[in-house]
Amino acid sequence: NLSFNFYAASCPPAEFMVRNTVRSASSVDPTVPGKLLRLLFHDCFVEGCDASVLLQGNGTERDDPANTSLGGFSVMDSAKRVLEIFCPGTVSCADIVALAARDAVEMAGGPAIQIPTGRRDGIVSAASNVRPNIADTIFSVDDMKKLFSSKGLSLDDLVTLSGAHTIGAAHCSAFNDRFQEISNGSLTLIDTSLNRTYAGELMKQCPARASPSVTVNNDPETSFMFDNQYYRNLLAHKGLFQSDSVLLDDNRTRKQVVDFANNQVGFFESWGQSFLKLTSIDVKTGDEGEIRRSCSTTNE
Ligand code: HEM
Ligand SMILES: [Ca+2]
Ligand SMILES: [Ca+2]
Repeated sequence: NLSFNFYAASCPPAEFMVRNTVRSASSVDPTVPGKLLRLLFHDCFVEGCDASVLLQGNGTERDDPANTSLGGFSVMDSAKRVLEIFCPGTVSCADIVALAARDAVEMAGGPAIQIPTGRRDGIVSAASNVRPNIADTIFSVDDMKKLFSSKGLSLDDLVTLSGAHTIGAAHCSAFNDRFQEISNGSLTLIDTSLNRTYAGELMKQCPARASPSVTVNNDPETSFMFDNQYYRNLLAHKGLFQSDSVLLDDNRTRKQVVDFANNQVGFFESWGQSFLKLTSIDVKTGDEGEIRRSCSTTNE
């Protein structure tokens, strides 16, 4: 089982070292917190929270197109490098992923959360496992409910954890199915659940022939602040992904969206609980898996 302060005896400064690495990386590059938070989601939903998402090579999770826009790998490597100097072979990459995401949220202004540690690193990482376990933006509330419940997460957890989209950014391809090209380079809105002014801004930032590297902030108002603005955006019909907008349109999720839009404290409290569940999905403990020496390869 996981436990609080798992490294108290074996590596007392472990959490402090991860935090410092996240802090210095975020101060150089403000896009780091969003990347670290999404990395955790994509790790925990595929093979559990076991750092399978960090393994490099042909046919690994990182190799799947759904994961090519992930980032934050170099932050994981720096944290691991420091930890291997002070506590060789002791701190798992899986714990580093979870702790770094936790710290990223706090550094962006979100709630401070204590999370248990003791996760072990997985050996398996297969690209074919990614698509069946990661939500797509075209998912309905039912699709997402099914996926989340297969991970032990509820509809409440879905609404709460979607609040992660209060920070970070997205590539145009992640939402341009909400528009349609009508003539050379000119777009029109086909998804009427979107605010027209907001849709106009998005079409300007992501014209039909936009470079594939262009990104747009998930939260048009406070993109670097972890706050409840995501839910306010939903009420204003400014959810970036279709999978965000549907949370307002569905009777089962609307009330919680309205509550969080009006009550940041309530959102932060729920976040703490749902984040704890997210970071505990299918964890490997005891003598399962291994403690990797390098986060991008298994020890063999
Ligand atoms: C439930 C359904 C979800 C869908 C369909 C979804 C989809 C997406 C997509 C398409 C992107 C843009 C990726 C890109 O183009 O670079 C994105 C970004 C992001 N997602 Fe989600 N997501 C979901 C849930 C979550 C959850 C549960 C979390 C974390 C708890 C999360 C955290 C993030 C973050 C932080 C970003 C910004 C990444 C960055 O700045 O690089 N998402 N999501
Ligand atoms: Ca994993
Ligand atoms: Ca925000």
